[in-house]
Amino acid sequence: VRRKRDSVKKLRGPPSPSWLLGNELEIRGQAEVGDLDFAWSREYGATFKIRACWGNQVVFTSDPRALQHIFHTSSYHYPKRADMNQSVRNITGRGIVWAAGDVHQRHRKVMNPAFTAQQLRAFLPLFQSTASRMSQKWKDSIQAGDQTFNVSRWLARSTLDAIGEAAFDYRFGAIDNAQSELSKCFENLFADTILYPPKWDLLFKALWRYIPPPILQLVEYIPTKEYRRFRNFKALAKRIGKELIEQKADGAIAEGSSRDMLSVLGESNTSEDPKRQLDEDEILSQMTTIMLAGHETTASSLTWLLYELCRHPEDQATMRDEIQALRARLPSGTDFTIAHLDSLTFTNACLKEVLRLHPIVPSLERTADRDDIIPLALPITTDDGETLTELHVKKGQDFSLSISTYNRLPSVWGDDADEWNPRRFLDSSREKQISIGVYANLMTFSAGVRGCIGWRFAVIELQALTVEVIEHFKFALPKGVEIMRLPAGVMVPMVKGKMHEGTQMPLHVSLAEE
Ligand code: HEM
Repeated sequence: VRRKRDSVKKLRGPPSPSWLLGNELEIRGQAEVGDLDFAWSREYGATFKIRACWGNQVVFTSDPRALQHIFHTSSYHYPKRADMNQSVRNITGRGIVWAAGDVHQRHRKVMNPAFTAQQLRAFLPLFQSTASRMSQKWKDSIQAGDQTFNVSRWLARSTLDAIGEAAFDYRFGAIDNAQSELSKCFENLFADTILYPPKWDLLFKALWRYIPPPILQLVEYIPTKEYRRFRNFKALAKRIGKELIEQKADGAIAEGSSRDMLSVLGESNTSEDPKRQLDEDEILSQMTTIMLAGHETTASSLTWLLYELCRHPEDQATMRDEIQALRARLPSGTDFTIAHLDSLTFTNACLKEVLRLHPIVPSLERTADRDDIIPLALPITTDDGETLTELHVKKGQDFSLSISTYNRLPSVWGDDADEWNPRRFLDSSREKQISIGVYANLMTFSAGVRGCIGWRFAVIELQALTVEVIEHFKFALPKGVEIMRLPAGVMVPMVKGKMHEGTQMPLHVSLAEE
């Protein structure tokens, strides 16, 4: 009998400091997102082997062809790891991010009509009015003498209000009230829960895949801070979701567009077609998912954009000039349209560049559900000197797929891939690359059947917010403040030496001369 080949044994990789914890403690304990990923990729190439807890071997890759194979070509054959998925369930319940296989297909079918390009373009005026309400608050603060704000908190309040109105026709009131129940529940949610986990939790979670689901679900009741904060968030979001559904049924919420998310979800509850049905708990979980995925991500990306623009004031000025020049060409009082926003070449290049350099979700975990051969664009050399152009893997093989490393591959982005350089997106002579991501060929929104459903929503919202704040304000890093990119599952900003203060991006904000 021919034994099946398994290339994983032959892969090189960093030494594992412990059998019990493998490289897991180093990875989760990195001072900043990507430190180890980038160093290891430089040493071992785009594909190598790391160790997880209990001696488990994980293939780490940022290889473009491998990512294309795993996310696109293989459709549902690389499901999320069972333990990671339970963590998702702890936060958002049985929504679309948690759902797998056929169940995921059903969720996606229900949700797709709320995310068509046409539907999302119609949200632009809403994004603009939300941005301008926030900017008015900033002007008031500056006039009152307060010039240093935690912009990440403000942006999260603004995007929370926008998702509330866009998805549910409902104003959470987060811009007007910093104490709103939902915004308070989001504060430091990831920093308090996923950042720097204790060893017991790493070892415990690595065993989750062996626990039958009905028993595993009980982990959400573990009485420590991580589990409690997620439980409280989920309970609050579902309670709000239920109230919104009831208000809609009573006619208290105006009929918006017939395809808005709440209507789409409402239809799924009464649909005759089993492929388009969601039960009540799935609907509430979906609303919880949208409340979370639909605002923090966009707000964080913009936070990092403002940070980079502080570090590159000349780019900040170029962007402002571009926006103000367009404004000067329009009759006064007219708002920018989607076509106007898309015409801001330099501004859009900066948006792509920040999504490249600071992907909010830095990596994704997957498992092969069958034996497979994975093609590689960047061949690797094994310990015994063999060159591999493909990987033979066995069913059950775990993968760590590094978005942040792919987004910085010199072979894809050029030799200056580690640096901020928006002009790379203006260079039309760049070679054609293996097609992966939905936007600018980045992996930031993931890809394939489980790629981000909200990427267009995010891009339009980012454009609207960026234009509003850069047109009216100037940003600078306060003296002595060093910002860090903390690995809290998602990437969060904190101030070096002030981590006890939690997630923040304090920037000095002043009025731009009109
Ligand atoms: C810059 C902003 C955003 C980034 C970087 C981002 C990134 C991602 C990534 C990496 C995934 C894949 C997660 C996984 O496989 O576990 C994802 C999925 C998802 N995102 Fe986004 N996202 C953004 C904005 C949004 C917005 C605005 C919405 C909703 C309005 C949204 C809704 C979702 C949903 C529902 C999924 C699950 C899709 C599925 O499993 O089918 N995202 N996003």
